Amino acid sequence: MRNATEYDLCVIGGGAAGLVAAAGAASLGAKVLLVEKRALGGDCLHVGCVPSKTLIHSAKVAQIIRDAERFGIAASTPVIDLSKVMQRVRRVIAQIEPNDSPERFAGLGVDVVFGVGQFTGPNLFTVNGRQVCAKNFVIATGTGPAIPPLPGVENIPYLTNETLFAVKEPIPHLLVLGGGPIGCEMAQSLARLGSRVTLFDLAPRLLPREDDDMSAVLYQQFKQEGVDVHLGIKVLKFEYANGEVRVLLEHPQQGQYRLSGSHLLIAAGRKPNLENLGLRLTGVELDNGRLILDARLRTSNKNIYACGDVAGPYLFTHMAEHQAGVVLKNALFHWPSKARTRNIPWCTYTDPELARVGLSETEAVAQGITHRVYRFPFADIDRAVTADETVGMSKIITTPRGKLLGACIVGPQAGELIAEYVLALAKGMSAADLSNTIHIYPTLAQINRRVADQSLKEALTPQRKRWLKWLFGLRG
Ligand SMILES: Cc1cc2nc3c(=O)[nH]c(=O)nc-3n(C[C@H](O)[C@H](O)[C@H](O)COP(=O)(O)OP(=O)(O)OC[C@H]3O[C@@H](n4cnc5c(N)ncnc54)[C@H](O)[C@@H]3O)c2cc1C
Ligand SMILES: NC(=O)c1ccc[n+]([C@@H]2O[C@H](COP(=O)([O-])OP(=O)(O)OC[C@H]3O[C@@H](n4cnc5c(N)ncnc54)[C@H](O)[C@@H]3O)[C@@H](O)[C@H]2O)c1
Repeated sequence: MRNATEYDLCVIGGGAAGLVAAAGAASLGAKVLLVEKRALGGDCLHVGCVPSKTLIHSAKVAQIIRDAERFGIAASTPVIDLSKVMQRVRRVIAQIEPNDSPERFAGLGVDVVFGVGQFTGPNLFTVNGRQVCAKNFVIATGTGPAIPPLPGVENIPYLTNETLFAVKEPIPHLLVLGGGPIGCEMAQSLARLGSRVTLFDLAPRLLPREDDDMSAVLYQQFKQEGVDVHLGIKVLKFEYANGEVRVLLEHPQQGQYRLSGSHLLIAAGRKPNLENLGLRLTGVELDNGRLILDARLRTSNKNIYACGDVAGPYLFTHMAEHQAGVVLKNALFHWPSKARTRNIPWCTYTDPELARVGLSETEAVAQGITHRVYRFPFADIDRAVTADETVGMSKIITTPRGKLLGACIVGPQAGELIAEYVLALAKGMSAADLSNTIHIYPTLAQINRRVADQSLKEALTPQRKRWLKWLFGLRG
């Protein structure tokens, strides 16, 4: 194409997925163009992981001040100015931002362009009036908050993750629609930062992707901290009057009732950012608004790939980075590489944290997989006792012969602790392997061994014990 700049790779979207794809390709010698609509860093840096985890930490500090008595220190009511907390959020973003700066990427050899572009042909993209031709394209445009089409929602003011961290005024009473990771993390944080919080979800439990017993630990903690949770409800109507958001709910047993609050946060899932990309000129096919991708993350146009949240199905920064690597192998080197769909780890950063990898108990039952389940409580881990963080447990799912199928931890630092199980699952290990590994005393990580020990203890049946006694002449 005449007048079109030629690239090996054109990456659309400069979030975690796009940045990894662009930097990786440039470092391998490719000529790369990165097109970004707003700011490099995407959701994770600006309105996702970084601000939410920063807010969570401030909230934890407030809670420790409130609860100090149990550590032998006089407790007090923390004086919280939400605008100052949000200032800290912005400071932390600014501190991390240089890693994702256009200058850094230019230094890596990536051409960075800010603007919203469109495909103008199967291998042509136009941005800021400039035509770009590339051997391969990567769609890495992420997702935005999905707003369910509930009656009245179009007439009320609401917050999403895109606006919450810019709030400057106090939030006296926050209503939260959605008990998924965003809803749970933000509900608990805002409650700890002094807001009254009411959360409602149509699902029967918080974090509906998790097992009932793990989710129940979180539910108890929310109740104890004063978060008002309404599960299994249907939203009938939203209204806004006198500066108040009102919502009419229906519960199968409790019938219809109203809740009201000063602010509403909608955290009801995500929708892929695919509008106005000109996809119809590319042969890229969609199913129900989502990209149809093969295992190599290729769309129905073999030169257009996708990675990150827009590709799904696991909407995490670490998955965006993994998928970007898969796309690079396929697009640049034609080295067949498939995106992983099994043993994906994640963590929801509530307090206690809830982390998971591999098969859950619910999935094992639903898939008819013969399995064993072992649990161990934090209350029996000395380090947890010393920190007075004994809420929660670890749970593993194994085959009847002890091979690990999945692990879930709800408790202090679950997101750090699960890493051992991530590796163990990746390497096809058994509970016995964990049990035979020396863990430092006193650490929270000892729970990883202690839960695995349960599987070995079970193997010691009364009959086997009798046999051992006979064999070695034991007298007990
Ligand atoms: C509140 C919240 C908390 C989260 N916490 C965690 C967490 O703790 N851990 C975790 O792993 N994940 C977390 N996530 C998820 C994580 O943020 C995403 O998985 C990650 O950002 C996905 O990266 P991405 O590059 O695919 O998409 P994005 O980060 O969304 O980046 C997409 C980029 O594309 C740009 N773009 C969109 N359309 C166009 C266009 N037409 N042209 C050019 N550019 C475009 C956008 O401006 C954006 O910069 C959280 C998400 C939210 C919302
Ligand atoms: N710690 C983390 O890794 C982290 C944190 C936040 C977000 N994320 C990522 O972002 C994604 C999006 O998070 P999310 O919490 O917005 O979405 P989600 O899809 O995980 O949860 C949305 C919740 O809203 C409820 N819901 C949806 N429509 C509803 C309606 N009409 N009425 C009542 N309830 C309704 C659902 O039942 C569900 O529980 C997550 O899936 C996750 O991948 C990750």
